[in-house]
Amino acid sequence: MIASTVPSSSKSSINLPTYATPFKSSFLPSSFSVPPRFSPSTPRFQYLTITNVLKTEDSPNLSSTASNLDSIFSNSKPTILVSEKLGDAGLDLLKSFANVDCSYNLSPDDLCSKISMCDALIVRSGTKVNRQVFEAAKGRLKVVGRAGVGIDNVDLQAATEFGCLVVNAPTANTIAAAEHAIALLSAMARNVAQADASMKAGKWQRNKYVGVSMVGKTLAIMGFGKVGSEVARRAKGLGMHVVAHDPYAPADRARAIGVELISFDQAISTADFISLHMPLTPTTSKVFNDETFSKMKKGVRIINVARGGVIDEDALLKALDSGVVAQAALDVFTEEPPKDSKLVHHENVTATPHLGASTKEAQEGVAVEIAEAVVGALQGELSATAVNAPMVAPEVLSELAPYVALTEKLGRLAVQLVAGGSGIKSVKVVYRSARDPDDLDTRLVRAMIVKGIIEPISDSIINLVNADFIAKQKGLQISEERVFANSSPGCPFDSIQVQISNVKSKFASALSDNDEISVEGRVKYGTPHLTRVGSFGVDVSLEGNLILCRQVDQPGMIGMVGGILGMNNVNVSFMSVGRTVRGKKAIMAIGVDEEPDKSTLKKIGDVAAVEEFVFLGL
Ligand SMILES: NC(=O)c1ccc[n+]([C@@H]2O[C@H](COP(=O)([O-])OP(=O)(O)OC[C@H]3O[C@@H](n4cnc5c(N)ncnc54)[C@H](O)[C@@H]3O)[C@@H](O)[C@H]2O)c1
Ligand SMILES: O=C(O)[C@H](O)COP(=O)(O)O
Repeated sequence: MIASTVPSSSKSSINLPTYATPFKSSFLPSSFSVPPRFSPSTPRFQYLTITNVLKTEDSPNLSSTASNLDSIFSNSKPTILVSEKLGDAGLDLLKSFANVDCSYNLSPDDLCSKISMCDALIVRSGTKVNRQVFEAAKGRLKVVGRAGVGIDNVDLQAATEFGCLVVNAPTANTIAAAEHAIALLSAMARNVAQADASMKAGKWQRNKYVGVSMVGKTLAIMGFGKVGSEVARRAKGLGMHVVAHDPYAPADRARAIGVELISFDQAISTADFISLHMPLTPTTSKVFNDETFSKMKKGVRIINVARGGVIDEDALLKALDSGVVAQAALDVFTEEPPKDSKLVHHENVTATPHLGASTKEAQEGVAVEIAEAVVGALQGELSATAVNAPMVAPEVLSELAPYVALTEKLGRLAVQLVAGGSGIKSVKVVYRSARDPDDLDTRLVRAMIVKGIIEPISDSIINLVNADFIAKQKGLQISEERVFANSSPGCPFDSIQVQISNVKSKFASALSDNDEISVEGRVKYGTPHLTRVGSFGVDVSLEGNLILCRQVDQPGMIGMVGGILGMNNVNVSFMSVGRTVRGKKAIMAIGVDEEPDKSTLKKIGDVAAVEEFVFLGL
């Protein structure tokens, strides 16, 4: 067994090929590059949307809603709402692909009323993208792009439930944030802001603003990720002794920078300076509180360039008043902008208005990084910076393309074979493959099977983002089994079989010996083929529609049924006959371009040797 309802193969890292592209971000590490967004050769999958995202004006939700955006942008491009200031290079990239509406400082109500006209939304930390926004989007919003790292202002659970991809720009502002932390550290240690304010007030207070030195002091980095590591490098250059706490950071990375990873309590109790660089999560919320301040060295200095919410601000105020914390330098606040904050006005606090990412270079980099990710996602690519969907490398996508089509069709076929009234509870997918299980990424094809099964019988729109969630919500258990096939490992799958158990079938011949509805397919010459129905082998290309017909195995059946279809203007695209024993039962799988009308289907049913038949739309 591979897995049940959870990804069977999760790639911990992806290895994207290098492409020459005018939009390649120079802010990415040199070993990391992004695929071209506009090259016709880039594999495109509508993994994200089932309906064509570009034909937004066809959406029934929209036709009845007269909107400003739709009347302004009455063309077939997607619409992207940018709700906070974004760098020009990113905006230019977006505008070359989409209608771009830059509306800054929207109220929550205004955001909700605009959002149903938008395919993508790009935000920074100032826009709250909560459940109401996804509800108001009425299914049109496909991507939320966070132009920065922290995604604590986006309700990821709601995004996933609504099938909306969330992408961020995790690399372009790292240096800016680290530099700001160092700027705050030095400014705080030497009272730069306070002394400057005093001089501007006409004073010359040399004795009042005696600072503390940094060299030889211990700096504890709390959260040793991208920003934390860069702060560590710079602090070591200042001659500081740097320790770090991060439950998930690899020790070898810390060692390479000359930083010791230690426990939370050890870090906060030994440090002279503490710099915060962990994300805001339920675990880190208010992790700096009365109890933790009481464990700190008296006179400690704190820098927060991460998120305001990791500190209990009332507790920090008390610690500053009591002198446990000598000084704090804060770039981020629980509420932004902070209202009547005693902290901001405290004489031992240096405050900046969330400026960590605000350098020209970082903002241009972030804008390009997020624009590339959003445009790519709207074009159906899987993003390397997806926050709520598995990352799939372009080369993996490329080879999975025909299997994506195959599995959606197998799912659609299988569900149409279920007799009305049967509740589908469990689906098993059997992959025959010559590949090592670790080289078999089934997340995308599994999502397409869920889509094929659920979409025809519900109003859910399924994509890679929400497939597992919706399957679970509908009580559908998807299990996966991998069977070794003695075939070429060059192809990811030899065959894929979809089995639905504990249901009745409207076409009894689709039941396997184990009484499950069973359909199997393969990719042949790049196109999906149906190769088995129940225990009957067939071979028919999965395009158009399909008639499955079981008859007595006798001469003339193909001509007879084909004749009925031809006489009634139904074009047969493929036909295949499979039987178990000569002269007993056989099934015909007939591909048809048009849907036969009822009287034509009745004529097929009236053929004496035909025992059962079913029409299936693909
Ligand atoms: N002020 C700004 O403008 C600004 C700019 C950039 C980043 N940030 C914020 O800084 C934070 C870090 O950004 P990053 O790019 O380094 O992210 P990152 O994901 O690279 O690093 C975060 C690190 O925190 C660690 N972590 C998670 N939980 C922890 C815990 N309980 N205790 C200690 N460590 C924990 C993670 O393992 C990870 O290594 C984010 O919250 C981000 O939003 C702020
Ligand atoms: O998480 C981040 O990337 C920073 O906090 C930057 O936020 P901003 O985009 O609002 O400046």
